[in-house]
Amino acid sequence: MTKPLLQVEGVGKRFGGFIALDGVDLTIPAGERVGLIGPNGSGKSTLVNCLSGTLVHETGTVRFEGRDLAGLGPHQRTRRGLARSFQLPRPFASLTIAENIRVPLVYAAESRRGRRLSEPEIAERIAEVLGQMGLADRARHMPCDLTQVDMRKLELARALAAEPQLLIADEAMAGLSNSEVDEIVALLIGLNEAGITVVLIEHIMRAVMQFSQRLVVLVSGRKIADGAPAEVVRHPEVERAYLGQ
Ligand SMILES: Nc1ncnc2c1ncn2[C@@H]1O[C@H](COP(=O)(O)OP(=O)(O)OP(=O)(O)O)[C@@H](O)[C@H]1O
Repeated sequence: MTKPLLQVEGVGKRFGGFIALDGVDLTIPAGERVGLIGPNGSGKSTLVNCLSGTLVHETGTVRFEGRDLAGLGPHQRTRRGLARSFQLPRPFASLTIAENIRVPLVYAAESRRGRRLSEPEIAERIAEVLGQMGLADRARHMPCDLTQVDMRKLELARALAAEPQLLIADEAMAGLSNSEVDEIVALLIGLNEAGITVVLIEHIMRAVMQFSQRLVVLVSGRKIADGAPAEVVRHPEVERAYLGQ
C-alpha cells in the first residue's frame, strides 16, 4: 500500500459547547485526488483549518509524511509541503500577479528546497506557475484587473508557488460559469497529474464527480462515508443528508 501522505486520527474541535468536528479520521495516500463534501456547516472548512494550522483542534492528531504537525502554525505547515487555497481569494492588492507568486515562492519554496533561489530561477519558476494556471499573459496585471475565474486561478497559483505535496482547494469554483468550472477542474487534475496530491472541497457536485478518485462526506462534524465516488453518493446516509429526509 502507498505510504499515507496525510493521516488524520480522531480530530475533534468545539466552538464553545458546539461540536464542529467529532473524531474525524482520514488517511490520504500520496498522489490521490480526494473530494470532501458535506452540507453547509458540516465542518469541512473547520477540518481544513485544523489541517492547515489556522485552528487548533482539541483532540486527535494530524500527521504529514508521518510527522505530527501539533504546534506548527500555517506557515510552517506550508513549508513542510501542505498548502491550501482560500474560499475568498486574498491576493496582495498592491502587488502585480507575478509579485503575488513571488512571495510564497521565496518564502516557502526556498525553505523547502533548502537554498536561496537566484533571480533567474525565481523568474523562471514564476513563469512556470503562471503558465500552469493559464495566467501567463496576466503577469504584469494587478489583482483588481482580474476576472473572477482568473482571481480563483491566482489563488491556486499562490498555493502552488509554495511547491506543495498536498494542495487543499477550498471552494475554488463557487459562482463560476459551467465552462469556468470545467477549466478549474482541468487545472486541478493537471496539478495532480504533475504529482501533487489534491483535496477539493466543493459544493458543485458535477465538478466533484469529475475530479474525485475518492469521496469523503462530512455531516455534523462526523465522517459518514469515504470511498469510491459513485458508491458514496448512493450511500443512504449521504442521500438523507443531501435531500434532508
Ligand atoms: N469560529 C467559529 N466560531 C463559532 N462557530 C464556528 C466557527 N467556525 C465555524 N463554526 C461553526 O462550525 C460549524 C462548521 O462550520 P464550517 O465552516 O466548518 O462548515 P462547512 O462545512 O465548511 O460549511 P460551508 O459549506 O457552508 O462552508 C458551523 O455550524 C459553523 O457555524
